[in-house]
Amino acid sequence: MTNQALTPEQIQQYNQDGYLIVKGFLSSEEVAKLYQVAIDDSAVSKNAINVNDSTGKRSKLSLWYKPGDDIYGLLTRSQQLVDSVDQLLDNPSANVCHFHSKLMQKEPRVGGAWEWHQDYGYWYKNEFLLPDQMMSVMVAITDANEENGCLQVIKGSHKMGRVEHGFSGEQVGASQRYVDLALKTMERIYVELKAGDVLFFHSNILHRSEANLSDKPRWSMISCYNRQSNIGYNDSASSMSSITPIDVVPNDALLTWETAGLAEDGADFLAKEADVALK
Ligand SMILES: O=C(O)CCC(=O)C(=O)O
Ligand SMILES: [Fe+2]
Repeated sequence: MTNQALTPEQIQQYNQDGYLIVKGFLSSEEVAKLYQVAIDDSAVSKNAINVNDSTGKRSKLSLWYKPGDDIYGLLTRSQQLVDSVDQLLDNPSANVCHFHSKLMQKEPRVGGAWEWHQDYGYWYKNEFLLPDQMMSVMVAITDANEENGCLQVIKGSHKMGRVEHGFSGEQVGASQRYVDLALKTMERIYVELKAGDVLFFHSNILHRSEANLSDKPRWSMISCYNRQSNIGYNDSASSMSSITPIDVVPNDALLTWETAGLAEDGADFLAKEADVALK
């Protein structure tokens, strides 16, 4: 893991564009361990939820609220990741908390598309009031590129504020009218990442991804962070992890600590039926 604070230029870039890519955030050894666990850990596959896109292509995701002592929990709780998030979220006087994390598995030729949306389009339904205090962090576990359905963002669209969302097939999507209008003046970026790169993105940035039509998987972990000062009044997660300060661990924990499996009783996995806004 890198061991550096974000620079003022990086912070400014995040505020301006609504996203920031940090290349080589994780070492290849760290990535290899994450990949292996995603394949081996039965809690991940047992708790996987299938989400269909509008054409019936299926994405697999596992979502949990409480970051534990498994390798994904240690990554989410690592000093480097939490400090970076702390530098980017509004209201530095409040602690950084973990809302939820998900492992996104887009299998070759199977993994489906995600409609244009803002993550805050969902989280607003959980009655969080302050979008500048929420963000998502995508960690590439495999390379992600245009061929295997990498994330696309509309640069600067976080400045539009929240856009209306409605159901589109099984997914919740942003108003097409507002997406079309945004694309008249704002640039669509294909966020191509190498395994180990990290993307920080604002809760109000419009993003989507295409189905994976290639013969390579596209796997990533997305961790979503919140400030303790931003209460989700309708946050259904029993653990209230979204307003519980993160128990931060040293960066080397990922490689040096004895890790548990993604504990099924501890991690508080999402069952699809349980959630207000799908996630
Ligand atoms: O992994 C992707 O392609 C997008 C997923 C996403 O945006 C989400 O789950 O909120
Ligand atoms: Fe999203």
